[in-house]
Amino acid sequence: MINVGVVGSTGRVGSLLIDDLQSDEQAQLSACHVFDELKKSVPEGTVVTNEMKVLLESSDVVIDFSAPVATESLLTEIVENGGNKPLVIATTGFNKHQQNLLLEASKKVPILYATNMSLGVAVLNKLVSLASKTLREFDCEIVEQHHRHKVDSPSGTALTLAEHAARARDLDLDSVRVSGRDGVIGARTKDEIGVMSLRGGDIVGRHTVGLYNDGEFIELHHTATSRNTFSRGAIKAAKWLVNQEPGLYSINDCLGL
Ligand SMILES: NC(=O)C1=CN([C@@H]2O[C@H](COP(=O)(O)OP(=O)(O)OC[C@H]3O[C@@H](n4cnc5c(N)ncnc54)[C@H](OP(=O)(O)O)[C@@H]3O)[C@@H](O)[C@H]2O)C=CC1
Ligand SMILES: O=C(O)C1=N[C@H](C(=O)O)C[C@H](O)C1
Repeated sequence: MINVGVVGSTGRVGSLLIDDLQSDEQAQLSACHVFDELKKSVPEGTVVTNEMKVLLESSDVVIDFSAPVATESLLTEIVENGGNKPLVIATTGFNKHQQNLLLEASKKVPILYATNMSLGVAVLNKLVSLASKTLREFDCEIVEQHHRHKVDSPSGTALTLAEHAARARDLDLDSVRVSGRDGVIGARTKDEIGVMSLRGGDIVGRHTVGLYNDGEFIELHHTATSRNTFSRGAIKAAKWLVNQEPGLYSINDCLGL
């Protein structure tokens, strides 16, 4: 059995992850990191802690669906204090410092970082690379829709999709991304990639990548209808990651895409 530690265990996804682990045949919950308190029953013997060090020591692999500051303290435990367990990181909204910390930590332990744990989005990333390159003259615009509670914008998934679209055109995303239009801003520039956010209700997650030209357009949509798609994707990633060498991996590495 693979012992899994969870960061973000009180959260929308973390809580489902704990349930999914209870019915898994190869992985089980060993430890939960809590910021405050865990208002959920967990199997007897599960370590419940507010210390990342203890969480790491109690697990074969850690899955993180939390918040950037929480992930930062998990990564710091690896980089500065000798923590040594594989990490599946699903949290989004990192700043530059946190991104660098992720890279540093991946020199010491295997880390799979994916802004979206679904198979569908992994395939969508591939389709976007192909479409963006092949349809080089088309305007590329991305729209993401999420529930009213989501705190980061644009979504991590939308940014990853935009990275794929930009890279396929040899563009630097930071130079061409537009994430808001208001007022008399002038006509659209040729290379810009719009990445726009909509928030409302209980939308689990919907991403649309559009490629628009005169006379035709195509739109590629992915809709997550259940958060279990993410929690189960992360468990699959964790089972794969425990057998890998230190390094930074993507969900595509795990899925063989
Ligand atoms: N890669 C993927 O496939 C997916 C990624 N996500 C990402 O996962 C993250 C979590 O999403 P979601 O479950 O909806 O969010 P929630 O807000 O429901 O949960 C966040 C969790 O993080 C914990 N947390 C917040 N701050 C801290 C802190 N300082 N220290 C320790 N724990 C903390 C919260 O604890 P408490 O309850 O005590 O505040 C809670 O358990 C987001 O970044 C989201 O974008 C979400 C879905 C899919
Ligand atoms: O916060 C969410 O809910 C989600 N976050 C991830 C993101 O930022 O892309 C993945 C998914 O779309 C749900």
